[in-house]
Amino acid sequence: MAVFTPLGDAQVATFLERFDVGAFKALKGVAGGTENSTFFVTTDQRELVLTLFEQGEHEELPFFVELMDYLDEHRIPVPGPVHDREGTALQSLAGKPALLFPRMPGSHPESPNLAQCRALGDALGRLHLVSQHFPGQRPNPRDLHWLQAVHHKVLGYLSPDDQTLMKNQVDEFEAAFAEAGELPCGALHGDLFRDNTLFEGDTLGGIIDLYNGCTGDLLFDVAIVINDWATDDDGRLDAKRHDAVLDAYLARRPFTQAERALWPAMLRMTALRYWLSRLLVVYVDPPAHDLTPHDPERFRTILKARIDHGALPLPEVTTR
Ligand SMILES: Nc1ncnc2c1ncn2[C@@H]1O[C@H](COP(=O)(O)OP(=O)(O)O)[C@@H](O)[C@H]1O
Ligand SMILES: N[C@@H](CCOP(=O)(O)O)C(=O)O
Repeated sequence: MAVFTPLGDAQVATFLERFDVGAFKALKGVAGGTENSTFFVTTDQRELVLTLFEQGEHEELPFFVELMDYLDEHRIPVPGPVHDREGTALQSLAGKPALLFPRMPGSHPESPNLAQCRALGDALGRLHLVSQHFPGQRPNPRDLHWLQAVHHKVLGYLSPDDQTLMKNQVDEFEAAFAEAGELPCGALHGDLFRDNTLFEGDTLGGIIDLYNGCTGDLLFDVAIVINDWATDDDGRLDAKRHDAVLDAYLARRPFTQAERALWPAMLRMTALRYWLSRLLVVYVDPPAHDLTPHDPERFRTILKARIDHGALPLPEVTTR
């Protein structure tokens, strides 16, 4: 479930009056989602999404609004928040911070085809081209410093072999990052899984859920995408999907030498990032709501596969 704060029709109808979006017709709670209350809202003019922010860092919401506004202005397919007649996006409803969005078309691709992988790679490449000039700052909260600082919290819940695996990998990342030097930076989506995209057929309808958005190494985003979009059930990379995403991405933004050198370690690091964050949810900081946590084992399997089989060769670059 993902309606933690119920809303009534009259309440939403009154809320909509401050926007130029037409008159209220219907309200429907959205079942998906894990953190916020999400509603589909229909007016006599358009389809909208209303989000109430239930948890997390509310003081960071202005950053997310600024990021979504910026990407929307640069024609990246994200839902640009609807601003009210006074120009304000961030509102309050039922005592919670609230944002209104255009409803993007499509559904989440469970098993993306190659055209969808190319569309996603292209969109992420374009996103990273413009995001290097984004003026906002929110240091990546799940970067190497975070791994170093918090991985000890879960060690006691792991087998001796997994403890060694986790500690050794964190040490290896430290050495690899120190050797790699400067990487291209900009704003990141930070969590670009398949279920944060919407597709209508092969067309990317939207990239949603930018609440892990931050600024940092662009390569971090690319590695998250490959680990989710181009990985088989056994954790191994699927060469066709891998090449489809990266062909399209690299045509927009070729990797630097430092990125190429760090790529295998970044694939492992982002796998460990999710292994760790999911372990923290299961053992250390369970969610307030009764939700089934994501399976940490999936990312342990991916990490092991990246260690055992390495990265695949990066496609040759043909820039657009
Ligand atoms: N702008 C949007 N357009 C269409 N559907 C959306 C939009 N925003 C959210 N959704 C739908 O609502 C669901 C939950 O939204 P999400 O932001 O992922 O919530 P949570 O942060 O709680 O996981 C998504 O999986 C998607 O189906
Ligand atoms: N999509 C993630 C959850 C978001 O990560 P978090 O670090 O903000 O908890 C997942 O699949 O685990």
